[in-house]
Amino acid sequence: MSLALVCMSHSPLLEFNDPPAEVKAEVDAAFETARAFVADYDPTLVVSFAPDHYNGFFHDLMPPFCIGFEAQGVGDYGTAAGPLSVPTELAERLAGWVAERDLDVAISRRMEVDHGAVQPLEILLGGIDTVPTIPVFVNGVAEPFTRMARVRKLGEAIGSFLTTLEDERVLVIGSGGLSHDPPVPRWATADEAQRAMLLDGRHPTAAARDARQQRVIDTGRAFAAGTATIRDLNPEWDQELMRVLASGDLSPIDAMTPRQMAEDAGNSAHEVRTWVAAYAALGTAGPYDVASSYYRPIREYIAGFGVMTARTRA
Ligand SMILES: O=C(O)/C=C/c1cccc(O)c1O
Ligand SMILES: [Fe+2]
Repeated sequence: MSLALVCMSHSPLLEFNDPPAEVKAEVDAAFETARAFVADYDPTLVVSFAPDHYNGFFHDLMPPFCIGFEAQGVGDYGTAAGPLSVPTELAERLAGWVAERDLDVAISRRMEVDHGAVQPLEILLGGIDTVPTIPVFVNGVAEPFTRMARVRKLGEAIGSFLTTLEDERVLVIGSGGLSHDPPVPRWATADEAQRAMLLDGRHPTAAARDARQQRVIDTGRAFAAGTATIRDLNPEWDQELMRVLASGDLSPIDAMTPRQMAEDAGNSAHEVRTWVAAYAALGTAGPYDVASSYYRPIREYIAGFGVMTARTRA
């Protein structure tokens, strides 16, 4: 039983900010390569590991991981709103399998997902309901964070389930930055209004959503102009992590600590947890080969921007 993988940075600024034309062309080419990889594999099932940015999960109840039995896009930053095509019965079986392996994972029968989950589905598969998709939320913004070894174990548990699905061609997706520090509020430093949003800011008014998004768009522009105060991107950190993921031996990742990750690569570098889970899942099907790998630090997108495809060795 083989598996395929795409891991990619997402950025809601793809449609709002413009890097130099040659950089934009590179990113488009990397997406085209990934799309062709996916089309050639022709998946019958997708497992999407994605973070959330206080659109679906809030501090009123923040699990480290959650498997969606039903899910819908919230439509932030112009991404698709509405239901994903979730194979509920299969998602239920997956959650049971994971629970039996001593991992305590939340479930949701009404998961709401944002650009973190939706953007890769749109870019790679042309929409949020074109291929049956089980969404797996991996917390990448709210402290406290689980140890990285736990993320790897989650990926392995999910991968071991996927390898039992003889009749499926399963694509695992990991969505999120590499190094980046977008202005997503954090509880420890948030003011009163921000804390209200972080606590239970579901379904904001259009005006509130616009204001929040405009702040991020403006920060991306200021970052590119050299006037933003957010933490810089860290291409060395990003490329070393991509090297480890490609190597097939993920054990060095267990030593990464949340505090050091934030210090080295910004507060949203925790989104790489999705890549680790996805690669750990892929590894359960045996040795794998990276088919394509793109990287460029792109300040306009506030992202160490990477796109990787990989597949179980034939
Ligand atoms: O506005 C948000 O919630 C997040 C923005 C953002 C910006 C850049 C890279 C990312 O991964 C993001 O989620
Ligand atoms: Fe993000």
